[in-house]
Amino acid sequence: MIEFDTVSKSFWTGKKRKVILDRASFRVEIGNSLGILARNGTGKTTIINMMAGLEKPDEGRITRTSRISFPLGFMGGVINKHTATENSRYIARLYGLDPDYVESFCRWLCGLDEYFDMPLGTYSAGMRARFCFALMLALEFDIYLIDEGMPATTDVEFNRKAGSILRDRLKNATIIVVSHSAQTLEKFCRSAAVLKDGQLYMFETLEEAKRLYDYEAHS
Ligand SMILES: Nc1ncnc2c1ncn2[C@@H]1O[C@H](COP(=O)(O)OP(=O)(O)OP(=O)(O)O)[C@@H](O)[C@H]1O
Repeated sequence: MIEFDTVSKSFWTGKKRKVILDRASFRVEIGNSLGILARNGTGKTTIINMMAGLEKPDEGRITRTSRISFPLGFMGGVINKHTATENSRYIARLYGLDPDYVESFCRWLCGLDEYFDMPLGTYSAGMRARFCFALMLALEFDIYLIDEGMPATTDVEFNRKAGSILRDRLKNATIIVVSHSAQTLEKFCRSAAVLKDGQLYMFETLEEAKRLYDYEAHS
């Protein structure tokens, strides 16, 4: 479970205060995957980062009672001067997992060949994305956080392998996806919410959420 209790978050832009959440309260239970619809720039990444614990609220409380992933595609947890072998073994220890398993899983999934033993700083953006994505799939979570759908890499073989592992994982896991597009949410979610004016409006179905979202777009 993850719960926001009267959470506020805003940024000072130098001219005005940009409000992301204004004393918002909501709860996501295990087993009830949630899609959040929000326009670009309204705070999708900020909310996902707050759920992950990467960003703190200004006020209010966020309670997590499950294993919550870092946002899918997040690349902040790895160290550039270290190799993929070193990074994967280090992260495995942090999560209390078997380093041999996490290293071999990532080595198999990434297809980086000899680069797996080179520092991440020598990787292309696509290679880094593949490694970070593989690392997340090597760890098991109760709730997966996804910002704007699947991070697409151009490596067809990787996308096929990673996509099938993720689909399998999602059969038992709960996911929270934020997106500006209802189409992205359709694939994953049972219930849906709309982020608007600092509040998260929760709905039983995506159809209901879309009605508010579309109404806003045309009003
Ligand atoms: N550290 C910060 N300082 C000031 N403003 C910020 C900061 N982080 C985010 N913002 C602003 O807060 C708003 C929400 O940002 P966020 O990245 O969460 O939006 P988003 O909905 O994910 O956007 P996009 O769809 O464009 O990725 C934006 O206007 C952004 O400029």
